[in-house]
Order: sequence, then C-alpha cells, then structure tokens
Amino acid sequence: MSLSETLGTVLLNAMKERGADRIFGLPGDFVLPFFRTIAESGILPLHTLSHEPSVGYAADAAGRIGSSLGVAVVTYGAGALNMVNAVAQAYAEKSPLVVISGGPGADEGKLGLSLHHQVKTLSSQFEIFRELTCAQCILNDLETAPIEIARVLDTALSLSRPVYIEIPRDLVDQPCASAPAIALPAANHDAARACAKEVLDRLRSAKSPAILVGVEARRYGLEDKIASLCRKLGVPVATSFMGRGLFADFTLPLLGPYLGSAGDTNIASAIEGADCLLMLGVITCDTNFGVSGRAIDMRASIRALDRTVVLGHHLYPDVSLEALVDALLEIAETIGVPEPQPEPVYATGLPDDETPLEPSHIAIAVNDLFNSKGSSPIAADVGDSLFIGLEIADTALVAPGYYASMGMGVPAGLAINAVTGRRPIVLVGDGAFQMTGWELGNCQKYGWSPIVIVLNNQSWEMLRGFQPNQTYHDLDDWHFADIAPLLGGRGIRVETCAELKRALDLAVDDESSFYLIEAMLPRSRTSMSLHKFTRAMRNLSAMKNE
Ligand SMILES: Cc1ncc(Cc2csc(CCOP(=O)(O)OP(=O)(O)O)c2C)c(N)n1
Ligand SMILES: [Mg+2]
Repeated sequence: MSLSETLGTVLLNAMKERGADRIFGLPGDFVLPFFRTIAESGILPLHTLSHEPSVGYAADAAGRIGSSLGVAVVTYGAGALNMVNAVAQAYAEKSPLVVISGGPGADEGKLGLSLHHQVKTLSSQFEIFRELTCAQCILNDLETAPIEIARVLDTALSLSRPVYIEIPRDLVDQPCASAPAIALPAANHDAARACAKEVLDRLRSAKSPAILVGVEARRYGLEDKIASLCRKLGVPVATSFMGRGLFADFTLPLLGPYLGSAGDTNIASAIEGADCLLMLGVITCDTNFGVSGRAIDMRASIRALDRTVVLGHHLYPDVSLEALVDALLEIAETIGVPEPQPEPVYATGLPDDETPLEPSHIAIAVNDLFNSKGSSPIAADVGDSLFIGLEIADTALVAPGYYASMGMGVPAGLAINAVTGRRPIVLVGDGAFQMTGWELGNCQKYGWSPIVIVLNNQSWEMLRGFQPNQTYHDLDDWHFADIAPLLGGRGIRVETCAELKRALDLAVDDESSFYLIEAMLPRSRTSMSLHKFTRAMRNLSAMKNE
C-alpha cells in the first residue's frame, strides 16, 4: 500500500478524480495546514474570496456550471458557520457542493478549555452541517479516512447534494493510503425498465401528455439524452422555473419555461392541462408550481427526482434519472406530434435614444448584444434580476430560483468566469450588490473580467411589490460605478437606453478588467415578468383567503 500520499493530498486527489476542478476558500488557523497542502501540491487551483458566504456561492456555482463537484474550504467555526446559508441553498437546489472545514486536532479538546471558534461543543458544527448535507465525516482516523472520503464524495455525486468533511489540522500531513476509485450505486436496470414500460404506457394512453424538465437534467449532465428522448416521444416539453437555461444548445419540441399564471399562457395550459405530466428532475416547490393557475394533479403525474420515481400510488425506489431516461430511450416511440412551436420570442430592438431606462430594457439590451456579438453565460441574483433573466434569450444560466438567497450573483459570475473561461453577464440588484458585490475586488488577481449590470433602483423593490407603502424598502444611492475603479475595474453609470447600449458595447470589446454598468432605474417599476409573478402570488393568496 503506497503511503506516498498524505491525508491532505488523498482528499484533493479523490475530489479531482470525481470531477472537481478548483477550490474556493478563505483560510483560518484550523485550516492553514490544509491550505498549505492545496497551495504546495497544485492538485487543484485555489481561489480565495473575501467573505465565506461568497465562497459558498461561488463553489456552488462552479459545480452547477460544470455539472461537477464544487469545493469550498474554510476554517472551523467562524468560517464554516458563516457559510451555512449558502450551503442550505446548495442543498435545496440540489447542488453537489463539498464543504471542507479545518477542525481541532485530536488532543486540543482534552485541554479542558473551550477552543476559540467553538460554539457549544466541539461537535456542534458537525451537527449543524448534518442538517444541510446528505453525507458527513470527520477524518480523525487515518485507517478509515480513505473509505470515508470516497463514501462522502460518491454520495455527493449520486444524490447531487452538498456534503461535509472536517479535516483535523494535526492529521493533514500524516501519511495516508489513497481513497478508493469512484463507486456510484449500480443502477437497478430491471427496475428502471419496468418503470419505463409503465411510464410509456401512461404517456401512450393519455390524451394530452406533457413533459416538464428540471434541474436534475443539468446536475447529472443529461440534457443531451433527455433532448433526444423528447424528440423521439414528440410530446410538448417545458422547463421548470428552476430549470431555466436548460437545453440552450439542444433541439427538442421545447415550449419554454413554465411559470404558471406568471408566464406564457400556452405553456401554462399545456402543463396544467396535461392528463399525464412526466416530470424529469423537477423540484416540487412553490417557485416551480406556486403560481399555477390550476393546481397540477400530482397523482396523475409521474415524478422522477432524488433517485425515486412515483407514478400515482406506485413507487420505484433507487431508479436514478439517468437509468430511467436510458430505459425510456430503449423503448421510446413517437406518441404525439407536437404542434410546431414558434421560437420563444425574446424582445430586441432597444431604442438608441434618450429614453429613460426601465427594467425590461435590460433584457432587450442583452438580447440585442447576443444577436450582434454572440451569447454569454449569465449569473442572476434574487430580486428583479431573477425575472429579467427570464426575458433574456436562452443561454447557460446560474440563479438561485428556488431557495432564493440574495448575494449569489457576483460570486456565481466569478465562478462561471473561472470554470468556463468565458466572460459572464451578471444581473444584480443594488440591494444584493451591497451584500457580495465587493468580491469584484478579487478579479484582478485571477484575471477575471465579468460584465456586471447593477440594477440600481435604490430599493428592495421586489419586497415593495409584496408590501407597498413602507419606507424601509428605500435604499440610498451608493454610486457603485464610481467605486468600480477602486476595485480594479471600469464603472459606467447609465440612465438612458442609448447610454446602456454604448456601455455594453464598450464592455464587451474590452476584456482587460471587469465592467460595472450601473443602470439607474425608477423605484416602483419592475420587469413585466416580476410584475406578473407578484400579481399572480397576490391573486392566489387572495383566492385562498376567500
Ligand atoms: C440573503 C437574503 N436576505 C433577504 C432576502 C429577502 C429579499 C428578497 S428580494 C429582496 C430585495 C432585493 O433587492 P435588490 O435591490 O437586490 O433587487 P430588486 O428587488 O430588484 O430591487 C430581499 C431583501 C433574501 N431573499 N435573501
Ligand atoms: Mg433594488
């Protein structure tokens, strides 16, 4: 047994073998030995950011955009607990984020003193992360460490959820055997084939079947297989709100994103009116279904999520989405001949004049840019940014569309830039930018150059839509564009359509640094998509209170 490796390099190599391609982190004394191993081994590149929530958001986004493991490395206590919300978001949105925290050495707990960064007991942090992850371990036994590393990392991959690994600082440099190779649970092909037959029978006997595809299609890298399945079946397909941006590079009878009564009525009637709805990797949550005009009959639906398929009262446990799709591809036949779908229409033609900016001008300007200079990946934060992203033509997109924590936009944009090498466009409100926008100061050391559009309406406008007439939604004007040069980038403040167009053209042609385009927008105005969403939510709650 080769012991040329140490516990630290065994962990790094095991993550690399399972698809991780970089680390986001912020050090502290409990994790300095592991940081040194990361830096000196060169096994995975390291990007440090300035606040642990951003580390979590960026590592999560790196996993999403690369359909692989995202990795966040932080110190014990103050670091790891600072990242709890970002890990919760990764869990809720099925992102395979590996959380690695440095931890106290074996003898440190025996001093009879509470340690700095300790909250209640030395295992409190482990217990907190047990609630936010699908597998956990503390690497305090060098004999079992290789197996534990493989178990936890393989669980992250098979369930596409975050995992937690604590590495005691006194063991990082200790000799350790390599971790076993990746071993994902074997697919139960017999069960998958039986399930596929029942699924196909139900689709075949339905009068108006439809398919809804969600985030698991991206998390498990199944867009290509699902696109060919949908082409074979010839059944109308939509993506969930969370699944926005799926199939941007694939052809299939795609209606577009299903947003209930907040979106396209044809899509809503195809999905809500289906007498057999096949849901592939769709998280059944309120943002995906909360604004359904007609409640979708989940009993008449077929749900494949979290390695389980539910058809009415029938349940197929341990059938992964990939196994089901593979089994369906073996027997699929044309069931429907979907109406030729008009290409989804995304508004273009921004007026090149002094028209004052409105929220929906942002999407028009980006669509025009995509038409003239090619598309870019997008990172969108929460607030109207999330809804403006729906009005932009299909492209790879990272956005917290379900758990909906603010602050992910800029860190996700940095991660997209790092992983893909492409300049993303980041859509972020002024409120969300106040939280994590300052991470742009880290661009210069890594050569990142995102184009960040800050929607400055001096307001927590989305909340004002839910609860008007409160001044606590008012924010001051922070003049973000003026700050950009101090962070190493270029800032342009724009108030009219012509100014926005010129700023975007300038930014796209200059890759030397990040660009912060501060779009001044009026308060109490939102994009049409957000307006329809808040109106639908208000109508639905009014109906429930009747
Ligand atoms: C970490 C966290 N804390 C609070 C909230 C609650 C919230 C949801 S939307 C919103 C206002 C966003 O303001 P912003 O200026 O960014 O965008 P816009 O509405 O378009 O003006 C808040 C405070 C969430 N979701 N996450
Ligand atoms: Mg705002």
